[in-house]
Amino acid sequence: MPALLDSSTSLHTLHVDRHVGLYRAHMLVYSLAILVLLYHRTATLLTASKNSFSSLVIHFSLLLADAILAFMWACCQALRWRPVRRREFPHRLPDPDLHEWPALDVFVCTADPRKEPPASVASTALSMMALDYPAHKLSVYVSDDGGSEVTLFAFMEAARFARYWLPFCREKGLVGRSPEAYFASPDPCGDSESQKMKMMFDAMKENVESAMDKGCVRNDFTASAEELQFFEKWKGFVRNNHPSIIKVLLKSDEDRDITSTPLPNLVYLSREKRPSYPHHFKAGALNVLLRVSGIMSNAPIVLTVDCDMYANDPKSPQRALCYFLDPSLAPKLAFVQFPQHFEGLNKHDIYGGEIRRLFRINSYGLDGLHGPNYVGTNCFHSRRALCGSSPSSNLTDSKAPYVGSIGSEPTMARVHDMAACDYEQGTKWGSTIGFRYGSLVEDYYTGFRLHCEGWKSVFSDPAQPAFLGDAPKSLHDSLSQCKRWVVGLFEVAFSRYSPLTFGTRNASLPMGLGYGYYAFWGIWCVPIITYALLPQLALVSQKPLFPKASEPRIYLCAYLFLAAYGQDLADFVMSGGSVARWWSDQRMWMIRGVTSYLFGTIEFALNQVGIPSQGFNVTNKVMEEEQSKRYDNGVFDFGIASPFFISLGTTAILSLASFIAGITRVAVIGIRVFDEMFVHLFLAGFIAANCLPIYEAMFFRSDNGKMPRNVTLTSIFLAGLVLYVGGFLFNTY
Ligand SMILES: O=c1ccn([C@@H]2O[C@H](COP(=O)(O)OP(=O)(O)O[C@H]3O[C@H](CO)[C@@H](O)[C@H](O)[C@H]3O)[C@@H](O)[C@H]2O)c(=O)[nH]1
Ligand SMILES: [Mn+2]
Repeated sequence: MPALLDSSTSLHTLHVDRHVGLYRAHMLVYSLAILVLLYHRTATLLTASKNSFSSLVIHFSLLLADAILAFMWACCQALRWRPVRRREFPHRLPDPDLHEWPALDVFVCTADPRKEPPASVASTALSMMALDYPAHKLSVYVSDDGGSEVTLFAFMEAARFARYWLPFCREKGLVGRSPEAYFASPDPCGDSESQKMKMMFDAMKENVESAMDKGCVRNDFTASAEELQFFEKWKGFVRNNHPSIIKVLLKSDEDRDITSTPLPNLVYLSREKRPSYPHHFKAGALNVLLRVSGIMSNAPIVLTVDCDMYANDPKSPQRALCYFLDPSLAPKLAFVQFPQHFEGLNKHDIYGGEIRRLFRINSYGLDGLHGPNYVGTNCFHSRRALCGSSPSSNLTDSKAPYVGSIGSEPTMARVHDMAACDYEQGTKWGSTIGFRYGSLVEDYYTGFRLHCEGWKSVFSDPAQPAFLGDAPKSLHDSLSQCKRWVVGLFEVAFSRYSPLTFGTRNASLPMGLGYGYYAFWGIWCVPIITYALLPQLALVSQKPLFPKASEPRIYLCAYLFLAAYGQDLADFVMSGGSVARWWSDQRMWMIRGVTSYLFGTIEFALNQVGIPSQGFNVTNKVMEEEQSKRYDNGVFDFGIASPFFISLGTTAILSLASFIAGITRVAVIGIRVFDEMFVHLFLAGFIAANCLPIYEAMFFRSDNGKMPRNVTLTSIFLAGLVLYVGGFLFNTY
């Protein structure tokens, strides 16, 4: 298709960020400033080490903290080297009636019916079935790692509801096609037809919810006799110990909606689980889906989505096709990633749930190198890339595997075999084929390995978010999620596939650094904790660690601090974020430093010495009403006695105490102290300002989301202890 290369007919364009010159100049200046700082730190350490052991400890900690900050800064520069933005022109695609579009298989994963309500999962699947794509080329597969009969029941209901819902979406031209999201939106269409649809959807939801309450599917539901018989399989069924269950719910060559238009295929699958076989969490589930769909529909393009990420633009597959149908790009293209956008975040996004840097800003940066990382959802993959071919292999030389009629007996026998838990033994699944095993962040790891094999990827970020999902709306959930990521990222960082070694060799230097920025995420805890403790202890003991306000060297400190924060703010705002959300984001960075990053690092270290942890703890997608009200009002939610909050409370109290002690001394002794301790006062004050919601939760709130009394008391006690020990340390400084 040479015509596609012509600029007026090209399917997509790419623009390099017009500020790259500025970024690179700043990179140079800032790196010099870092070198000067590290030189000073080293020189001080050398003289300090002669003074006393405590000086040695203190200055070594500071050097280590700054060296880690410098390392992370250096990795981050790869992401700023060449940020790009792309645009697609789906209207220029060849007509699907005249030109064959590749088929599309959609994978929806769910893992726990209590944390991921089956009716919502079904809603997500309905939004995928309603994608604007030829129905005979579209198949939706749902993997249920929760092994829940209620989830299957929800999908049976959804298959019935789809006959009405899909024509309704087409007729109304809906953009967001999840029924749950549509009927919850402030302005769903009010006409009688919409009301009828809503009633139908509510009835379906009620059926599913009451099945959920009962814990099983009984005769009093709408299911047919044949369907009910299917549920007999769940007798004596344990979640982590059961045979595979696969049911074809809709077949596109037989099933029609109420306007006689074909429906897409819909398949429910719960793979076999046995306690003695590792199941590799989500990566394992996706690999079963890859194999099973390879037999049933074998679409060359595979879309993976989390159960809470619904389609918010029915034309997103067309956008992906703009890349997959470009002959100059296609042979090496492994995936097209759309960002994770979240709905229902509160105004200032107090838990930084947007994760803008990770999901958007950095992706523009990686896209200018070999392509964005895979983030687990909203991603269109080339099946060829996942199935172990290499980018240099000929596009047509992959053998077409057996594809059977989707529900036929031989097909069903084959797919049951492929969903068995011993199927992968002795195969390359998880090592060089499919989604890769060995990390809790299977998405990051799989994308990274593909890039190392020479594959490329593309980031598409259209103005209308292609997918929308839920971010954790409780602080504890958000911190636990981040802790899981930290552990998973370390698993890659310290493996033989470390981005810094394997990545820089096999992908490229900047790609290796860019991936390294993520892999070593957890080590942020070292500088964050150092700066949350040492300057405060020094302030209380009146022993300055930093230059005086009147010394010229203060300019170096000021530049390093202000430029880093300023650039972070600029990136955030230029990518469309608000200043208030940036403030929340930087606060969450500090909060994670003393919680997720710290505990994730500890958990990883314990795993290394053979102490196992809980693995993939699925993020909760349901919330109590009172809790969500607090969230909507932007009020921090503590409420439970978690080690996270003790660590957080201790550092918050420490900064407040030292700030008060410092200010009091300035008031009593005078401006000389201010000059001498300026940096310390600033740091303690800055952290305390960030901690205002924590103090409020500790001392001024009485609702259920307040800091539990015993957490507050423990934090005060621990802060006291740290001050006491710090007193000794600085006494001999
Ligand atoms: O054993 C498991 C565990 C999880 N999941 C599914 O994986 C998805 C993501 O799980 P969630 O608990 O929502 O994790 P998050 O941390 O919110 O997810 C982010 O991080 C994960 C890696 O840690 C990626 O897989 C996700 O795509 C990415 O959105 C959900 O649909 C789950 O149902 C499974 O299918 N099997
Ligand atoms: Mn999630």
